[in-house]
Amino acid sequence: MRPACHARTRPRTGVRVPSSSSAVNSAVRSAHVSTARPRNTPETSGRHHPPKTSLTPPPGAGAAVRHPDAPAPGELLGSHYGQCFGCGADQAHGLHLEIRAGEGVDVTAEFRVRPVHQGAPGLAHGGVLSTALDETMGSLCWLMHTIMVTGRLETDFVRPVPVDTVLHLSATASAVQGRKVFTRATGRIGGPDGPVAVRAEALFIKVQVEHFTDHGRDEEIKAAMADPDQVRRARAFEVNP
Ligand SMILES: CCCCCCCCCCCC(=O)SCCNC(=O)CCNC(=O)[C@H](O)C(C)(C)COP(=O)(O)OP(=O)(O)OC[C@H]1O[C@@H](n2cnc3c(N)ncnc32)[C@H](O)[C@@H]1OP(=O)(O)O
Repeated sequence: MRPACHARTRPRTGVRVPSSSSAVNSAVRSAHVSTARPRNTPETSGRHHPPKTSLTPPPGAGAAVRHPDAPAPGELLGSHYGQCFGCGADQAHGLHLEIRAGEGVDVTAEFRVRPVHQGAPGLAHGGVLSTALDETMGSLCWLMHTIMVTGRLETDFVRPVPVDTVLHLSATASAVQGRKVFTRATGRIGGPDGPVAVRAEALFIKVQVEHFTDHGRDEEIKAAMADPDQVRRARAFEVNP
């Protein structure tokens, strides 16, 4: 993850990244979210979220809204970070997911299981399949123009997935409540309408760019500062007032 990185030394109320077309800095305004620091500190790491119901949108939740500047239906989203294990082209052992925008707040993707993804002999590792679902759901952020991270993810493994299988993934954002984005995804084999092999529900939490710049390792953050392509990708999440 290499978002707008020199924010590390700036106040948390604003993050600046270089313009993709000039050296002039431009403000990146993520969706309006709490500026509170993540509370997964040692003091609070024992906190308990309701396990099952937390993935079900509560009665007051609203519909997820497609951003007016979201990629057009069918458009390839591209990678948010070249080294991402899920979608990065530069990540040799990654999943190399190619994800396309849907018509609503939904996406589709394909993932070919390679030998490096095995768990049991000749079969995909379950954690890898969960990652494919996670990445596909995470990419819904492109459609909402919000930055979010996985808070909770639950996967059902319905059928084994052999090596060389193409997993046809689809994901949708079902509801939003405050910073919480409720999503679900399926992975089908044998074609986009084939039987479901894996499915998942997840709760994503909206964060600000500082989530990454504050917590990411310095060398990757610094590399992002020097990479105009990465800055351009981060700017794609800009939310205009
Ligand atoms: C630039 C390009 C980028 C592009 C980004 C694209 C990335 C895609 C990558 C794929 C996705 C990933 O793998 S992301 C990587 C894996 N995920 C992570 O590393 C996240 C690690 N966790 C954290 O940093 C933190 O726990 C957060 C940010 C998730 C939440 O901390 P926080 O900011 O302090 O918020 P907090 O107040 O605790 O929670 C806000 C609300 O969410 C609820 N909530 C929070 N966590 C949970 C949970 N696990 N289960 C149930 N509910 C939860 C709370 O009850 C609360 O509800 P209420 O009181 O409001 O009702």
